Amino acid sequence: MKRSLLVILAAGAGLATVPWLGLPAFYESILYLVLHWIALATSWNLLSGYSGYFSFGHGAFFGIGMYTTATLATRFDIPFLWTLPAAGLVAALFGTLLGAVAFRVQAVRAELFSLLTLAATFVVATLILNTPIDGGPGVYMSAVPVPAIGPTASGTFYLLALAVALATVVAALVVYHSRFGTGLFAIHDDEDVAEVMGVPTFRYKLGAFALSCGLAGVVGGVQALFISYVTTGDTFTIALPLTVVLMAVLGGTRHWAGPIVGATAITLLLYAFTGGDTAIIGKGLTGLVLIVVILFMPEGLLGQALKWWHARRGAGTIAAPAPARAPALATGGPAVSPRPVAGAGEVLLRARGVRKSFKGVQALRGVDLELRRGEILGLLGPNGSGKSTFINVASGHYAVTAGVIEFDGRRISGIPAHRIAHGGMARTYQIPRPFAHLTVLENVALPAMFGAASLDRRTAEAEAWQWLAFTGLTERAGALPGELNLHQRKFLEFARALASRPQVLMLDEVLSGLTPSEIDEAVALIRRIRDQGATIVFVEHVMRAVMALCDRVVIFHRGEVLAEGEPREVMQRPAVVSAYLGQAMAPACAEAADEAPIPIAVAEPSHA
Ligand SMILES: Nc1ncnc2c1ncn2[C@@H]1O[C@H](COP(=O)(O)OP(=O)(O)OP(=O)(O)O)[C@@H](O)[C@H]1O
Repeated sequence: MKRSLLVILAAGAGLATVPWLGLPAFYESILYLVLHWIALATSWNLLSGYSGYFSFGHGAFFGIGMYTTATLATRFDIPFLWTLPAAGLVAALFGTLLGAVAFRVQAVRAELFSLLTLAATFVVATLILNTPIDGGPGVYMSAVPVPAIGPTASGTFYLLALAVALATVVAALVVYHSRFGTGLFAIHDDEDVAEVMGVPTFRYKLGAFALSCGLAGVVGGVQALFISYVTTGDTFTIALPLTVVLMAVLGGTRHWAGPIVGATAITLLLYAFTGGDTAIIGKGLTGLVLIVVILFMPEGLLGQALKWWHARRGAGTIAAPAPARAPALATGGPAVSPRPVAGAGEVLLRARGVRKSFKGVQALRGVDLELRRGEILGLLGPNGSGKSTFINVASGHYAVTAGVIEFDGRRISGIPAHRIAHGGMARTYQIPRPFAHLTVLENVALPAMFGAASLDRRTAEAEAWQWLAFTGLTERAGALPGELNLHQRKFLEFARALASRPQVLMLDEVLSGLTPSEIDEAVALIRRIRDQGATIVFVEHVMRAVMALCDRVVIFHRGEVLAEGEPREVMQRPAVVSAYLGQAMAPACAEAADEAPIPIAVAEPSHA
């Protein structure tokens, strides 16, 4: 990041000399436009590109900035430069209020968020038009003095645009490399999983939205004086957010510098064809370029260029730091000696009367259960009996309808999932849900940063390497999850859950879809995890693995706890045989209960 920052500052210092080069004002105006669009597109990208919440309301925040400056400078005679922070603040405040409502409603995502922000633009325009802020005729600013920053008025506007563009780009760079940015990119890929892994999604989205709106407001403030006549008709148009979106998409939304590339290309292209018939050619060419890029380079010009660059340098193969170059577990990985668990046997998680309904479907009907520190507790039951739902409510993925869940002596039902994760709870998903655009290494480092361990980025990456070695994924560190097979994706789920250093690890059908030898490997891994001191909730249908691993089992049936106790004894109870497995399955049940544990290549765990 330091190198990029230095390049930006050096470029800024060089560009700041332009007004003193004696160029015709015409060139300053073109450069003003380029910088204006760079600032707008980059500020939009801070929320929409990074987190995937596409806003079509950027015109509203830009317009609020324009009218704040216009009103303060013309009605209250406040010096123009002083109005700019106010323009940013008012726009940020409006964005925060809108975001506070929109981000609270889970359904307002994707296109609904876009529509909501677009609607907000028209509401703001109507309010401004029908109040004394504008009142109809618009606001003239020709009497407002232009501050003498540059040698000429056009030079001053150029310098102002440069300053705002630099501030915006630096903000985008800093966020991109920060914990905040990592959280936003995780939200982009899978917001629910990000929250469960400890990312405070509401706060992060709100922060990004406020920053994005505030910067757009300042751009609007500068633009108000530049055009010196502000009207709602010209300000609150659909053209502005559309142009901004297209610029960012053209350059690439997943990189801080993408909007710079897109804004520069489109502004210069349109400018090259101004006037008369050529304007139409310019617009047509821009459209054509966009179509080609969207079709053949969905990651944008910069995204594609970076992809080629990484491919040439050998993508997907990141060199692991020396200590993490451990062989895969399955092939005789690093020995982990069992750790005695402090407080083993005490109740770590307690559920009382937990209910969960989904619009009439009663998935949980008053579940009571206890999880003891250091044990592997199996949750069993037929399909649809509520096992995954229990994991979902315990991890905060869903809110309980009624009842109480306590974890480590604290009530966790009703608190946001990211706070539960901070408390030391981690889970896997039945169908792996990795962050699709993050590498395997980044996927594992993220929960180390945001989960119970709460490590800084560098330490989190070092930790991630260790868990990759532990799960045998070291060689795939630089790959994207889409390049992994099912077995590797399941182990990636393990590695992610472990990287947060949880007290409780909830494994939801991690063995489904694996071959018998992969199951043996996974069972060995789970034993090693428990030997490291974790307490495990194990939802599984593979009976021999349940028998090999679980200290106790709880049988779910139609959303209720039917039985609990020592695995072999519980599996032979008539009520379990008939209600859970069904008569047809009874022999299989008894057989499973009698079956010897599958051979495991590591030491037997110390039972709590
Ligand atoms: N998001 C949801 N919306 C509606 N119904 C749901 C939802 N999640 C679960 N259910 C319902 O709740 C019940 C319990 O489902 P759950 O997934 O918890 O069962 P399960 O025991 O984990 O089953 P399986 O072993 O097949 O994974 C089912 O009837 C299911 O259809």
